[in-house]
Amino acid sequence: MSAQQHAAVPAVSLSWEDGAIVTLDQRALPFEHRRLRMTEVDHVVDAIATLAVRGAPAIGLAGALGVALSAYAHGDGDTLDEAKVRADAERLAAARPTAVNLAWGVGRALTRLHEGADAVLAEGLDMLAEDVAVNTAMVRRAADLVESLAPGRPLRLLTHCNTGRLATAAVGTALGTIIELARRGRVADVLVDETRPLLQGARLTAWELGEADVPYRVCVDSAAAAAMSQGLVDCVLVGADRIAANGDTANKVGTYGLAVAAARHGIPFIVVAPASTWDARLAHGSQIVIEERSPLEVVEFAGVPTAPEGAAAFNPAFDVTPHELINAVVTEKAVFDGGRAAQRSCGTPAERIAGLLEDFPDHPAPGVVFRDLSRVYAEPGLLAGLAAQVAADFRGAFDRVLAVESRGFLLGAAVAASAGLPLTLVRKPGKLPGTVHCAAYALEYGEDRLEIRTDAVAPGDRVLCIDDVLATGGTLGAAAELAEACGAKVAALVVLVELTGLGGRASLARYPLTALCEVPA
Ligand SMILES: CSC[C@@H](O)[C@@H](O)C(=O)COP(=O)(O)O
Repeated sequence: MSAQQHAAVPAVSLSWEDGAIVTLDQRALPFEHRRLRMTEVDHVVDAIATLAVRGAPAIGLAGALGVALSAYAHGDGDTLDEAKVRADAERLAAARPTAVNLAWGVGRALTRLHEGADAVLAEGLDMLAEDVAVNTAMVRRAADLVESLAPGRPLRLLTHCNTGRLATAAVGTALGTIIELARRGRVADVLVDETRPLLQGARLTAWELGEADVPYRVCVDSAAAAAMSQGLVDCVLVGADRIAANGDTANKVGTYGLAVAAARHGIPFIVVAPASTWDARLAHGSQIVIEERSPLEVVEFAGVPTAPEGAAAFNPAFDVTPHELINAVVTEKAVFDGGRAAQRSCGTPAERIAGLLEDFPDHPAPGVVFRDLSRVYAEPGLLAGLAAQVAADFRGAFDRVLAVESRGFLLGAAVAASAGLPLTLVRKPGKLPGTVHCAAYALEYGEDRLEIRTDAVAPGDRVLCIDDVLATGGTLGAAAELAEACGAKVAALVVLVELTGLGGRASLARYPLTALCEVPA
């Protein structure tokens, strides 16, 4: 490993240059800009273990590029000693146990090992580029959420550890969000927990905020609860090292205490982390391995003793915040509810729906992705809230709800109940008694028909046609046609989810259309 003082600060935290991984040594910041050039796997393992490279996404990327170093070291262009690379990969993945991103990055690089060293490197470089894109999307989403929670006034934010560009390829996660909010002119003050014992907050976060020209104050970790009790904090934003399937979140030690204090004072507590930080194999946070680091980090500071000689120390590097203390976890893909009671109002309705949607590829036919809404319906109060919103938005503009079988019945019935207006069911063929109008339409996977009783709608009624998902527009178009066949007027079409890019909205352009949530098809 070679060091050079006061080199230019790279815009991207990690890069591959002439067969070496190059980064800024985070141990030396902010006082020295020391460039670190790693040419061997041992360098990478040491850099990760000693926190020269640190932050969950950054160590995942360094791990992946470390596998590339190993692949070049154990290959001669034509052949490659896979066993040796895999042994190196194990050492890399074990350098720090808590952040799942490390094993994830190493594992992903290994998936290209059979193609040779160049392919492993290409995968690592792809991951670097992806991390920048992922973080950019994530911080926008998180900043939108924070703005929606505290609209209209400059915010006082609090953060812990360092979750900025240094901890990722670029942009950062929670700190990236703070910087994005500042860019939007929404930040009055940032309280930066110094983050004992290694001071990632005081050294690194303060440095990044200074670089970005964002106003901040460093505080000792134990001042955070006092700041909350004095009304100095509008929102707490932190990153994550591993998130269990239930949302329990491991992050730098001290995060749990912040979450307890935030809950005590009703302050939103938001985790910002890429989807790669979720570890769906773990049901809950108690299964996360917490790294214990040297007692010397606690009983000494910069080599100077701060406790009696021989004092024992407890030095867990991370703690686990139970999901019920978290309002929301924001990834590049969605906003997930944490579990805190107050979180029911967390996120816009569209964000809440998007966060609860589940994709099932090849259902009900190969090539079709089924968007399952079960979790939207299962979320207590959500459907009722959405229905109330629709009823209010169209108050006075409709006389009746027309709900389309089958999942359109759910929102449709709820809107009719909320508005106190009649409900008419548009059904699949053969279900309705009496005389019916019938309309055929094309599906993504075949053809179908819908029916309505000829006497179900009074001529001249203004109807709100409601369904769950808008894809190509066939179903809703048929429902509207049926309403018109009865002599009714279509006041508007309403769906829970619009899959954009399938032409549905354009095919229904003659009707007003409201989608409560839009997601790409
Ligand atoms: C985007 S970084 C997220 C986390 O990795 C960060 O909050 C953290 O806890 C880092 O711990 P560290 O020990 O400094 O690597």
